[in-house]
Amino acid sequence: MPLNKEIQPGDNDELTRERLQATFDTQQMAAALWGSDLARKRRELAKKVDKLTVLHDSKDMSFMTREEKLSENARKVVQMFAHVADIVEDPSDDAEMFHLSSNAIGHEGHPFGVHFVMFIPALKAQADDEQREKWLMPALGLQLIGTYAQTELGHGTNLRALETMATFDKATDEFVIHTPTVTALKWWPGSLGKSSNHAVVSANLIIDGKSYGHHNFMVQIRDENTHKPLKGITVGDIGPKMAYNASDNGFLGFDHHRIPRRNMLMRHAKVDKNGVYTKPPHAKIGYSAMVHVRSVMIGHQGMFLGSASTIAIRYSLVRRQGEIKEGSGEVKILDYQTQQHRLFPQLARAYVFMFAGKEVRELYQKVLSDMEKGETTLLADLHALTSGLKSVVTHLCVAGMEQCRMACGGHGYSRASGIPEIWGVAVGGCTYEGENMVMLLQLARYLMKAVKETKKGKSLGRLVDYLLLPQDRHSLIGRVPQGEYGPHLAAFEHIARRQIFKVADELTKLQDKGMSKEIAWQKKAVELQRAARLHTRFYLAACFHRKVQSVVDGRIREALADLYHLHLNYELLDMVNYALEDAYLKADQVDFIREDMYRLLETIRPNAISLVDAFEFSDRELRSVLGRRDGHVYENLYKWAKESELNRADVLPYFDKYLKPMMLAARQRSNI
Ligand SMILES: CC(C)(COP(=O)(O)OP(=O)(O)OC[C@H]1O[C@@H](n2cnc3c(N)ncnc32)[C@H](O)[C@@H]1OP(=O)(O)O)[C@@H](O)C(=O)NCCC(=O)NCCSC(=O)CCCCCCCCCCCCCCC(=O)O
Ligand SMILES: Cc1cc2nc3c(=O)[nH]c(=O)nc-3n(C[C@H](O)[C@H](O)[C@H](O)COP(=O)(O)OP(=O)(O)OC[C@H]3O[C@@H](n4cnc5c(N)ncnc54)[C@H](O)[C@@H]3O)c2cc1C
Repeated sequence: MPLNKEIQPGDNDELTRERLQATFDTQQMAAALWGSDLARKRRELAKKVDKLTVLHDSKDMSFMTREEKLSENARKVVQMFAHVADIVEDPSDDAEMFHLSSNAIGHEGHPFGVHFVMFIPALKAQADDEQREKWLMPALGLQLIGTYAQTELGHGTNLRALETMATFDKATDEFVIHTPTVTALKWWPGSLGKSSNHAVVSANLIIDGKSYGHHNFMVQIRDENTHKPLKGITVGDIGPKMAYNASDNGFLGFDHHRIPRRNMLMRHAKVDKNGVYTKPPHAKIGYSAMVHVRSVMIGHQGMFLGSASTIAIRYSLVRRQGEIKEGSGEVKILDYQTQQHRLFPQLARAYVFMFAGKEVRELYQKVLSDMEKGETTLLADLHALTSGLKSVVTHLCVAGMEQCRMACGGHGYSRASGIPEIWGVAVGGCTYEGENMVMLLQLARYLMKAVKETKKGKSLGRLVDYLLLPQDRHSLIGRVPQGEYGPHLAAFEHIARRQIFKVADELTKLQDKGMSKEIAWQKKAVELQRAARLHTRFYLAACFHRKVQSVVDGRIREALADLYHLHLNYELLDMVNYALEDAYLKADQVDFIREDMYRLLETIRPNAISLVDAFEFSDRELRSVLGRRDGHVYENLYKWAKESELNRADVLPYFDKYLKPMMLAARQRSNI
């Protein structure tokens, strides 16, 4: 069977020649990335969206105002739901729906942005059966639009300091929702400003003057017909952001707004009509919607980095600049070693983030079904894993996307490249769903507990089993036959374990000297977040290893293994100081890693375009002139620029108003 190499009539010849060099079938690689069923569904879905012009952008969003963007994406999302049954096989499949949304709507946000990603997951996990009937069904049926209103103007991280109050009024069997101060205004919830009519609101539960901490409440905020805010509710948009500007992130205040008692989400924690409170089976079960988003973010961020890598690598095969050998003609910029070193490690990261995203979703589904039965044992493990992954993956994605942007030179800075918008959305991920540093410290808490267990000869969980293993003094990198990468993975494990034990010992020493646990933690916070990062980077490398091992097809496994080995080398060099500190690695071994990395850049080079083609991002989804599949970049850049609103007339009014009078006056002065 011939290998599928994604060649189409009308393609730029340069790209066709590149594609013909591939050593593997791109559709099979797509199956390894997405799973064969989803890869097929994605392909079919993209073709259907291509045919449905109502789902197409009416013009490039870069040339729109915020209000036009909101309106455009509201139009498309409505059309998307109207045609959903003809396009997707299973509308309850989040991955298929995300792909549809990426194709039709893009990543700038839309009125249902938080509805599906948080509002519905919060209802699924926290509403009891009767409440599900009342809100989940209408929410799934698009009879209402919901958001998740937790963060306040004054507090986002420290949830215990949230100020919004939900005071139980026994006499009327109601809660009184109130915003006591300006800092208590809800601030940031997506699609709240102008679109949503319902919100899951986090507020302090107060019964007979006693506070029980924050809980989630269903609050209708706008009239379902007029869409006007209900009495006692103030709501609006918080203004433009770095990106994601088709989303109306909003503010929300309550003036003694009353809701029925049964609007508190009561699957786990409960309040009866006499004001008797029942505790949930796990104190943090109400945080499940956050854990859900953290778990989906990993794969999404991988896709964002995959998109940026696709754009930069395709463009680097079209762009020629300078000569390597004088007189032999200008080369494709991807032929420069520096360009390969800039881009291929980002491509490898995109792959592993997508693999990790899949693993973590499987764990989330398991925890969710356990929670349904009141079983919460794995919740802490999941929280620790997602906290670390969310932070490391968003951070590396953003750094990687910036490399992709710079690798496109000047054109990367243009919105025509498509990178600025996806970068802007991805960088939001460093902040939303828990600020990265804060979440790393959550994982560090778990790791410190794991050390305590390890010292008793036990493991806190599967993810930290490696802490029980003895430390090797020296690495075997470069001391085993060429092509064996076991020692590389062992090096990740070594530096994570060493940093975890080192900081645990330092904490103990400070406490032994009489310092409180909290102050000792502060003194070692930077080292603690380092331990969390190293643990997560080991998890990612091990996940890549598991994936390569699981691939059956030899050609796919070989191409994936090249990326995996590059990942091991590149990431180890990025963290090499940790391995040098205890002389685990020697200078010659570092040189060995570098040389092997350069070798791998050359090995990967002929497969580069097919490795990005394998993501199977459609042109519609990429929204990038530079990353076009057919490679016809220059003529389309010119076409795109002509669409700029500034080109609507040769002379714009500001010239006559300001510049012309100034220049005339200057000329007159010089004539005097
Ligand atoms: C965790 C906190 C930092 C601290 O919480 P507490 O103060 O309650 O902690 P304590 O000190 O009391 O207890 C610590 C203890 O609890 C354990 N813990 C904490 N959390 C959990 C948990 N979730 N599960 C289990 N256990 C938990 C912890 O391990 C400790 O245990 P030990 O004591 O045993 O050590 C908390 O304050 C916190 O989480 N803060 C962060 C707040 C946050 O994350 N807010 C999120 C707000 S919502 C939001 O940001 C939404 C963003 C959505 C944006 C969507 C954009 C989408 C972009 C496009 C991509 C997707 C596309 C989607 C579809 C489409 O649009 O098409
Ligand atoms: C695009 C976007 C969409 C959002 N969507 C929603 C939404 O739909 N619903 C919603 O409720 N919220 C939403 N948010 C809010 C978001 O969840 C919060 O902004 C986020 O959790 C961070 O909280 P913060 O803003 O209070 O940051 P802060 O906590 O004020 O962070 C500022 C700095 O303080 C540091 N810091 C804070 N606490 C600690 C600590 N304990 N230890 C060490 N350092 C600390 C942080 O590391 C950071 O450097 C959104 C935010 C963005 C950007």
